[in-house]
Amino acid sequence: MEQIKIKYFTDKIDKLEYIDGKSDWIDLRASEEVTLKKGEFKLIPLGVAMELPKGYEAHIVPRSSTYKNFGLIQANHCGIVDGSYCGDNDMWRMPVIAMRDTTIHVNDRICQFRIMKNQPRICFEQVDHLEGADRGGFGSTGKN
Ligand SMILES: O=c1ccn([C@H]2C[C@H](O)[C@@H](COP(=O)(O)OP(=O)(O)OP(=O)(O)O)O2)c(=O)[nH]1
Repeated sequence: MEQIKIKYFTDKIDKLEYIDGKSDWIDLRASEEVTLKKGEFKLIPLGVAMELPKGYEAHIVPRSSTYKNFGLIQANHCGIVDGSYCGDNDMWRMPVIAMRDTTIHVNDRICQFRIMKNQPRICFEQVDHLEGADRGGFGSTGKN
């Protein structure tokens, strides 16, 4: 079991819940009411800051129902929360683009996250040629 230190910026949202046996993704909630016009971009405050376990980052994606319920697209497609984003003011936010006029209310569940282990340390070794079998470049397979 991994422990996450969490700070709530408001008592108007439900506490985050890890539901055993359902999904290991954890829903996140809007901590303020946000109204957007069609085509508008805003950051939706999620009302939490966390200190992730050492060696982990978090990935935030929309819920499957987010577009249907709110007409929102997540502007960065997948939000990456670095382990270093762990200070007292490091509130998580969801960048969104509204595809229609919409209002998100306090405590609405709008996205979800999971923690992921950081990738191993890497370094780049520049070479003139690669030894791997050539696949023919982008989009060259799967055509009939
Ligand atoms: O959907 C997101 C994506 C990021 N973050 C926070 C956590 C992350 O650690 C920090 C910075 O994100 P990132 O490094 O992806 O953004 P950047 O555009 O490179 O900005 P920065 O200069 O702050 O690194 O913003 C969120 O709250 N929500």
